[in-house]
Amino acid sequence: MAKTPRPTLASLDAHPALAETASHLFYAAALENVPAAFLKQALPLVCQALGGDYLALVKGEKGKWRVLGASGPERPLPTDLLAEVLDSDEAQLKRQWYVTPLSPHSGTGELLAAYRTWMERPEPSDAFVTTAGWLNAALAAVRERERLDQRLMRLQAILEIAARWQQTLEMAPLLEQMAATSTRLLGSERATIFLWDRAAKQLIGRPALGVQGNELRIPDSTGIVGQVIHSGQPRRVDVDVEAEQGEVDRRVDRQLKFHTKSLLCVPLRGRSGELFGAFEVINKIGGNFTDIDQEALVELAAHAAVALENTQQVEDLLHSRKQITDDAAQRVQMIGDCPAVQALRSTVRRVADTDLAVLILGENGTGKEVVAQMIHYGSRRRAEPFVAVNCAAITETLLESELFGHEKGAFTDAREMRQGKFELASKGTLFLDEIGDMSLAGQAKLLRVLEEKIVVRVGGSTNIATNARVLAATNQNLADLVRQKRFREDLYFRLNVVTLDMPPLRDRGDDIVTLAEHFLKHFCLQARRRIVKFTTAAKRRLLAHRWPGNVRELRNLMERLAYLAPDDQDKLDAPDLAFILSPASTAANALSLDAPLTDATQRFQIEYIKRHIEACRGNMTAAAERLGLHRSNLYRKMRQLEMEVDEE
Ligand SMILES: Nc1ncnc2c1ncn2[C@@H]1O[C@H](COP(=O)(O)OP(=O)(O)OP(=O)(O)O)[C@@H](O)[C@H]1O
Repeated sequence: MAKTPRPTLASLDAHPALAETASHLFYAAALENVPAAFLKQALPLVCQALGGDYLALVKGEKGKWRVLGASGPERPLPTDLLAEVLDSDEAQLKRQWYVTPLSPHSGTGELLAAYRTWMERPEPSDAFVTTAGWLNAALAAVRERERLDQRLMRLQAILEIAARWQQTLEMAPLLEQMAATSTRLLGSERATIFLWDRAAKQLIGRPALGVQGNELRIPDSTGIVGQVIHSGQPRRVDVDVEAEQGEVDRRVDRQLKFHTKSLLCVPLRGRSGELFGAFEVINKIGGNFTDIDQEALVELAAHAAVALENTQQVEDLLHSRKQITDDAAQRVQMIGDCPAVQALRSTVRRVADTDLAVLILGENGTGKEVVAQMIHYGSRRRAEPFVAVNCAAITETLLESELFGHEKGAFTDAREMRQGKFELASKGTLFLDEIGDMSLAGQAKLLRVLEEKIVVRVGGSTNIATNARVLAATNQNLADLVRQKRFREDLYFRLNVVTLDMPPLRDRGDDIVTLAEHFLKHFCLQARRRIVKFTTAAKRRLLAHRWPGNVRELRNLMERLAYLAPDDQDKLDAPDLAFILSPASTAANALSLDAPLTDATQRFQIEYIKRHIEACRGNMTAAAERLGLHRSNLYRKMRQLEMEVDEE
């Protein structure tokens, strides 16, 4: 066997006959950026120039020889000679085979092997080594361009993912986009993202083509993905590597009706570094996954993990928001079956999912706000805010800032910018309660906003669009107020596209019992006591009572019953109701008979309000509820009675 001196890249001058081959080689290299395609053109050129019958570029990997490209009719490789050249890193000739390292001392393990049926000269040809050097240089240029191309593609794909993430708020489409992008980027047949359900010790793989629900569930100890999850390290399985192929879980293949030949899997880690899944690409087209692929997938997985975490958070938020909305919608219900309530319910159903303005009229505590909420939750705005404003409770000077917001420093107390109710309810519903109490100046501003659908914060100049649906309510006769010029006619017509009249409690017939039972059950549950029921006599007693219009009052009485009825009692009879249905007289008895009626009434009212506030331990909202009043009306009443008012 002849040994050659270490081959060097000779100049073209030394081999003028090969100059044309060299120029073709570099021309092909300039046009190609896929090494396999380049070799397909380059190897026949080299083979022909050297007068060979067969030429192969081979790579020694894990004790096997892989042919990267070849020219001429295939023949068995001289594996012993290849091994010797690999060890010696020197060109060698053996019978008709001539083998040289493609790039000596590079450690790439790539050898160029040529076979010739006849040998002109027995010693190794300098021309062969020189041509191998040119091939190496040209191939290196192609590979470098491929690397840069791949890097560019990878960066584009990552940008694509990041951009899509911003728009994709749902998990399933996001996973599908990621799988599609990585499949394209890494030249694989498939990709799957596994999310780890630690509690269930399962890996949930999506997308899983061919599996019902596009979702694959496997134990977290299974196969290569299981190993990645537990070691936190990337894993690669190459084509035909028997020992490692044994690690591929073929049960998963069977489920997916797919045959895994090669595989690359990297862990997915959250922002705080915890492992929450794995990203897997399967079957590299035309070979094995490379170090570059692994590097790309690791990079991709880092971005994917952030996107997945964010989407998960958004999904969780949307889910809990939906749950909260559903809960709230379920809690808002109009109890009762009397014809007036049935008609009301049917109108509410018809107007709910429109954007019509609705004016709700009715006495205090008849359920105007309940109806407004039913309209909101029955509309497509249900997941957006329902914002209620009591126009009577806000002083005229504050009304504008309350409704439209204010900029920082707009007035003395405006220490921070504050959004107004119109902005807060922008996609939802704005309920303007006690609209009849709004000043004429306030009405003018409200009308402008309703017409232009634009608000400007107090002290600001930016137009802020608002799409809030406005529902208004009042216990006053608005038409009368219009006649008295205390309410703008144009605003009246704008708010009053549909009118809903709330029936007073006294006109609701048997609904009184239905409502009483409903509230009693509600408060028994709240008080965590056994549920009490009315006897027939008690129901008759309830119906015989002269109820005012106010449902709130009935509700408050039922609250007292639920808390005051003895614990061991599960039936309430007529006498049990006597103490709440007969007018309280203690305060009145305590009054002397020498005061004029107006003074006595005033004293009674003061005493009565005081007792309720005491009973509620100073909680004004609760005290107002008990008194059948709105909190703001209670304050107004107290000021009128010259009582001390502790306003926050
Ligand atoms: N039909 C009904 N079904 C269930 N609850 C009702 C009904 N009507 C009124 N209520 C209850 O009565 C109370 C008063 O209702 P709401 O606040 O909606 O009345 P309102 O007419 O808006 O009162 P106000 O005039 O004081 O603003 C609430 O606790 C509400 O839950």
